[in-house]
Amino acid sequence: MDSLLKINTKYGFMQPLHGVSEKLNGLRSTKFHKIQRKKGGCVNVRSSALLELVPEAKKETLEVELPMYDPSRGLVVDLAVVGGGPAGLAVAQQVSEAGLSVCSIDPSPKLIWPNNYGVWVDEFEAMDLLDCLDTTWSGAVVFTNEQSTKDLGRPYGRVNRKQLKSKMLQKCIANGVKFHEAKVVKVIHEEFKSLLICSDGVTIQAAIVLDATGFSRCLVRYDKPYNPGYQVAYGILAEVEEHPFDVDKMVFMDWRDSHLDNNMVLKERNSKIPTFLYAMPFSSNRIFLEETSLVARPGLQMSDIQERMDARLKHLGIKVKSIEEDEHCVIPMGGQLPVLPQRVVGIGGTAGMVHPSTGYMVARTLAAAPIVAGAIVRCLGSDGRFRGDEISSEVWRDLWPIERRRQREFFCFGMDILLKLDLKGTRRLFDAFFDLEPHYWHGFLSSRLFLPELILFGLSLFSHASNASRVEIMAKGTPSLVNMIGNLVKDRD
Ligand SMILES: CC(C)=CCC/C(C)=C/C=C/C(C)=C/C=C/C(C)=C/C=C/C=C(C)/C=C/C=C(C)/C=C/C=C(\C)CCC=C(C)C
Repeated sequence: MDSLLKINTKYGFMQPLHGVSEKLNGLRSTKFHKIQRKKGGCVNVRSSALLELVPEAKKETLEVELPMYDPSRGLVVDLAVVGGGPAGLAVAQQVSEAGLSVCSIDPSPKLIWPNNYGVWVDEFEAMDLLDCLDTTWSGAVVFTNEQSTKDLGRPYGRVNRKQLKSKMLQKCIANGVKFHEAKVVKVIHEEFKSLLICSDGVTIQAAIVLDATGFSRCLVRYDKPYNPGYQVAYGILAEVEEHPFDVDKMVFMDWRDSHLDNNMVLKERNSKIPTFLYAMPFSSNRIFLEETSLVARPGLQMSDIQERMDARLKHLGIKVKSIEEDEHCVIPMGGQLPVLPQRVVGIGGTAGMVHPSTGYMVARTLAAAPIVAGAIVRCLGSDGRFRGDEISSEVWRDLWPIERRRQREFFCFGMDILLKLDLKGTRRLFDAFFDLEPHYWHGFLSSRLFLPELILFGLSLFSHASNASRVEIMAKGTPSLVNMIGNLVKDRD
């Protein structure tokens, strides 16, 4: 899940990442945290209110010397990558590895990414990135309700953002990538090159431009109304007196709601649009806790999520002693793909790559980086002189081939169903989902199933579902199913 429209207090409260400036359905919390500083940057515990423990905002940067782009030379680079998140750096690294010239443009290229990325270990193993996980759990657990717990025997890990970014930057530096510290404000296209006008007045010329700016959708164009669902989450990395979770397993989803028994207003709200707890226990007294709304339209208010989290932690007997960092996430899910093809190429959030049913993106994007890089190298590294729009057509075709577009259509269908389910319906769906053969649920979450298998997945889920769930899926899902079939028929290569 990278390049999130993530609002993180570490970087100044309510400062969206990657230049995102749009206001999202009034999602922004109006509540400002009280900050209590203590020597050494930690916080004092003065009251039991969770939000009073939020630490001071600090920006963490990497100690690295970046070779800077020299505008006075007026060179036309092969590739300009706008945005220095995982997706952008991965492509910069791979294109430069093939000997092409690359300029990476980002307003804060040394800043450590603020996002707490979680991934399935097998996804990172397949990309030879195991050294970029700082903690792994041998499995995960899902609480669908007070009585039912599912043990997922699939190892999970937390990404070491510092290590991942350092590793990518080091490789970029070794391959000769140049960096420019600015925002891109405008792009002008000519037949064989594009001109990027930056916020500091510098113009960078490039044969091809990659927009990796996340949800700011800085340069990539959309031509259809944008109506995504929103995943909204509030998370804290905290020192606690104790917590009730097994440190060998991460808590993937906790849908229990008994913590709201004494607050019928909250309980009622939660039964209509439910939130769950996602937790990574690092030790018996250090834990990452995130209250999450999987998807809603419009998205839940951050203050609502925080209130639910507060009630949950009290009920679980989790006394927070101090908070190392907190995060506010707002992730648009689903919605229309950008115009395909178009002159600027994209990757990550800007290119519609968030999983519409889960909100995950980091592993899928990192896995797509070689595809984007491969297409760029194929065109620019060959003898033939490709025009700019010919190159970008090739890249978009490889990034969103028909199978991937169909897969996404199915995931959007899944999201549409999730949007219509209340707490009871959500529990029933996940009861069936996690009872599926691992091949199906692993494949669904990791975008490894394509349409023929997704149909089998759907049928299998239907056969595992309770009668109530089947009736609900058919009653609430039929319009979305018809819509999906219509879109699949319309979108033929
Ligand atoms: C970034 C950060 C740090 C953070 C953020 C926040 C968070 C923590 C997040 C988290 C998240 C999560 C955990 C997520 C998860 C998700 C999931 C699991 C999901 C899943 C989903 C599923 C689904 C949607 C499913 C669906 C299904 C269906 C739709 C089916 C149907 C069936 C039928 C209708 C039958 C027949 C059909 C055919 C054949 C098509």
